[in-house]
Amino acid sequence: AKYRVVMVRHGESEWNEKNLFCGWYDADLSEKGNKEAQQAAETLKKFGYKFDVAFTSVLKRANITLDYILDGLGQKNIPIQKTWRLNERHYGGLTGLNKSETAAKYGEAQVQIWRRSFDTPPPPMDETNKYYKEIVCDPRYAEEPSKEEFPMFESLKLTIARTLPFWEGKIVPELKAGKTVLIAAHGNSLRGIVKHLDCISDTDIMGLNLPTGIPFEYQLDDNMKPIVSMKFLGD
Ligand SMILES: CC(=O)Oc1ccccc1S(=O)(=O)Nc1cc2c(c(O)c1O)C(=O)c1ccccc1C2=O
Repeated sequence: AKYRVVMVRHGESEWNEKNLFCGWYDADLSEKGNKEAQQAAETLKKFGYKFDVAFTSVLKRANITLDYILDGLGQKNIPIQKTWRLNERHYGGLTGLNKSETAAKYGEAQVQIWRRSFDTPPPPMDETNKYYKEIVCDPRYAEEPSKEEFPMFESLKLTIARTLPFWEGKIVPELKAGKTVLIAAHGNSLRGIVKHLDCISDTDIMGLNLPTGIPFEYQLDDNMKPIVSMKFLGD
């Protein structure tokens, strides 16, 4: 059997545009990001994709990207599952900082360590962070994650560790039921799925920067091993 899943990283956000660490802050798409999402819809329409179910994070930059795509395909009526487990990596106390603020606060050497590290987390977000309340008290997190699971920071390793249980537990069963699946999510949550599917090393996955707004397809065999791996669908 051949299972098909298409993944797309959301279009550029207003914070990407300003080079701010975004993470769990619920930034909007930039104008460019909107256009990228519309282009993704055109591309998927051209290839004639028909999706049965879609998955996305609880952050609007991914939700709006998904909406543009499903609207463009005329498939807005398919079931959509939103989950915090597909959220972007949580950048902790760096949330909202730009390059110079980060270097000024923590030093260039520490920045370089963080950039190159798979399991060194950023400092935790605490109540002094401007976005603490807005994120921690957001009603969309009322049910989950639990108080114990609610991240205040994430390394890439920790991000992948909370994304994969959703892939295994919620997405794989839909694929096995013969559904064609669409996932609209974020650079680091998609890295987790891709790393798992292609058995990519901790070092190599850090070198993989998925482009915004360009869908890519996996075709998987009965053991969920890729027959077709990360096939980008160009316009
Ligand atoms: C392209 C760019 O300006 O990236 C930014 C944005 C905001 C702050 C620092 C920078 S940077 O130029 O130092 N580059 C830069 C800096 C960083 C990262 C990263 O991937 C990166 O590209 C991380 O993944 C990262 C992850 C976890 C903690 C810190 C960093 C980090 O400090």
